[in-house]
Amino acid sequence: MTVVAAAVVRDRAVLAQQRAFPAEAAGMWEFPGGRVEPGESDVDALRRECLEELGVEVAVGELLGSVLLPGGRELRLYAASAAGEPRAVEHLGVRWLAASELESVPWLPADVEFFGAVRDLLGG
Ligand SMILES: Nc1nc2c([nH]c(=O)n2[C@H]2C[C@H](O)[C@@H](COP(=O)(O)OP(=O)(O)OP(=O)(O)O)O2)c(=O)[nH]1
Repeated sequence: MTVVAAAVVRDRAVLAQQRAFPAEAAGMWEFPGGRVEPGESDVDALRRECLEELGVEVAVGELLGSVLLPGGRELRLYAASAAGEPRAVEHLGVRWLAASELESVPWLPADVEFFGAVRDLLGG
């Protein structure tokens, strides 16, 4: 099973969202995204999840990397851009983080593996 996530970039900052649930992940930050449903492409799944979570359409770009999650699921991160102003629909909040601010919030542990690729995407 695959989980896809989007590094939504604007003005040299990436969008992070703060989880509301489950309890063990509440308050932690992540990239928008979720499970790829049967019959969906990664891009379809990301567009659906971003619309549900952020209320905006996204354009999905290159694959930035992938990591294995506990339990054997693969998490794939794609570059993306948003067509409007993202808002927290089902999360506690959203923030735009510059490269130097990435480590200022507590991320889901697997996401830290992507920091190098995200810094490159943000230009430092
Ligand atoms: N969306 C998202 N999930 C992540 C990230 N990092 C990370 O470890 N995960 C994990 C947390 C979850 O175990 C899984 C996907 O969770 P999710 O809650 O977004 O997925 P979902 O809504 O489609 O499905 P569900 O598993 O909650 O029913 O991937 C990330 O940056 N974004």
